[in-house]
Amino acid sequence: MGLGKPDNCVLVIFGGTGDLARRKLYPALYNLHVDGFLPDAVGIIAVGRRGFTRESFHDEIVLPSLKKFSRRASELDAFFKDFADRLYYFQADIYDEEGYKRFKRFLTELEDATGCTGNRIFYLAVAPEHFGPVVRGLQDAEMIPAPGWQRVVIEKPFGYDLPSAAELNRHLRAAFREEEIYRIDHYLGKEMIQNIMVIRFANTFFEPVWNNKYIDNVQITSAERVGVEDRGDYYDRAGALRDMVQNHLLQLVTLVAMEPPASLATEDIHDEKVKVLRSLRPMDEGAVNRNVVRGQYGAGEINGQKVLPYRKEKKVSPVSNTETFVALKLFIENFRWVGVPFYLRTGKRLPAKVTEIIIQFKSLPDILYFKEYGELRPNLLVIRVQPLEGIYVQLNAKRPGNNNYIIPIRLDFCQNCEVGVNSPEAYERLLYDVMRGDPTLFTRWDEVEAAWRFVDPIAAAWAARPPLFPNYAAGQWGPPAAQELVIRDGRYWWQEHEMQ
Ligand SMILES: NC(=O)C1=CN([C@@H]2O[C@H](COP(=O)(O)OP(=O)(O)OC[C@H]3O[C@@H](n4cnc5c(N)ncnc54)[C@H](OP(=O)(O)O)[C@@H]3O)[C@@H](O)[C@H]2O)C=CC1
Ligand SMILES: O=C1O[C@H](COP(=O)(O)O)[C@@H](O)[C@H](O)[C@H]1O
Repeated sequence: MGLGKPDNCVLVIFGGTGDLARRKLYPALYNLHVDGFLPDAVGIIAVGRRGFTRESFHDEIVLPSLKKFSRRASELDAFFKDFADRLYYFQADIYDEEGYKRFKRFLTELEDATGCTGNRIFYLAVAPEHFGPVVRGLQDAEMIPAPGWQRVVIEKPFGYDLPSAAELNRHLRAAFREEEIYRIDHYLGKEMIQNIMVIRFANTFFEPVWNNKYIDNVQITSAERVGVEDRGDYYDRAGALRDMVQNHLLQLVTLVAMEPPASLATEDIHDEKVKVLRSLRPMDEGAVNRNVVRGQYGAGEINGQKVLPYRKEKKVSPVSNTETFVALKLFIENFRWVGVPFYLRTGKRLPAKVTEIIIQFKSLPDILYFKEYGELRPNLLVIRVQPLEGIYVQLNAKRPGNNNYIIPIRLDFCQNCEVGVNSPEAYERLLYDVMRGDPTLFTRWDEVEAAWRFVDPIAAAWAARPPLFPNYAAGQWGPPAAQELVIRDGRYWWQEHEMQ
């Protein structure tokens, strides 16, 4: 970060008492405060239904959230009071017209008192069905257009499919210009994801070999140990395809596969990303059956503890057919990538919490070095997104000693293993960028649209063919078909193989 202080503004968080606000938004805002990256004059107003005073909101919602989730929790004594001076609570129901009128008075008085100059950010941290009504309420009460600049931040999921996403977009565009709409994909705020373009386009090593002549396949894994936790009502309607693949995983594909943009300007980057999404080979029902695997966890063990099957999780249907795991193979039909499979995999209740991108290079012909020289492995570039942040390159080298035995070695850079490195959370960077007015790390509408175009036929093919769930035990790497997907191509999931 360190790009200076944003303009003075007010940040209104609809859903300011909810899980997302407590887990991510307050810790991120507090960390920005500690680091001096909040505007000089800023009012942060949480809107919720429940009755809190300003003080009880600080004590019962914000402080516990910072103690639990902030990476700077040890500095609360020094910084909390100042931070809390910028935090307000407003009780209102999203569906109460009078509430918006009262809120407008509250907002304008606060802007006058704090010098926030009419710049307004509306963060919709509420369930998606409330997005449209909130925007209409703000319009009807004439809080938008704002006297200064205005921005709206939309949480995922952005729609349930292409038609619902398009409808939501129409609602938003009735009140905001495209460049005022910040569609959050928090993976784009992660340190190593921001690093992908730098690794690719600032290193002579990689760009010349970054194509189908030298790359054999790309593997992207985003695995979680947790189950659905308290979000069963949302997750049971969404599933892993909509929750993770449509957004986070396809965004990672765009960053790995895009052409160098004409400049680092937001539109140039988005233009290249959307071209990748538009080049994805669409899947018909046959292709879905061959190339996409879905799974749902049954009972099993995580970290030696027995855990419930998905169908017994809170707020989940006991006969649910929602997938908690997806593995798929996709192809990008352009000159750079034709013929290179991209294997994607994500799921809950898997053996590890890990997100990694692995680029496997093609092997050299075994003319000089054969099997008897050792196990010759393909070169890999591994981008570690979390929990470790860094990259390593796997090479073949001679084992020290008087023989020609070859072993794999790693050139390893671990960013968060360095003493003193404490990477900012994704939401810190994203909130900072909203306040600065930089939408580069957010998704533009045409990206969302193209991603749904790819995902909708998969969901439709699944809907036509009920699954046999559960099909993996919690604590396994998904169902056996996920292994077969790569094994039948003569490959294996590297990340798993490396962990054995
Ligand atoms: N939680 C997470 O980790 C993530 C969440 N998201 C998305 O963020 C959004 C919020 O999720 P989450 O925080 O988990 O949801 P929660 O159910 O925890 O919180 C919902 C919030 O909305 C408020 N609310 C609900 N109905 C009304 C109403 N009629 N009027 C006013 N306020 C209302 C609640 O206020 P009150 O408490 O007063 O009832 C509460 O603050 C969703 O779109 C979700 O998909 C996205 C990624 C991750
Ligand atoms: O958006 C989401 O992401 C989280 C995983 O995020 P991470 O930063 O911990 O990798 C996932 O648990 C959640 O279901 C999904 O909505």
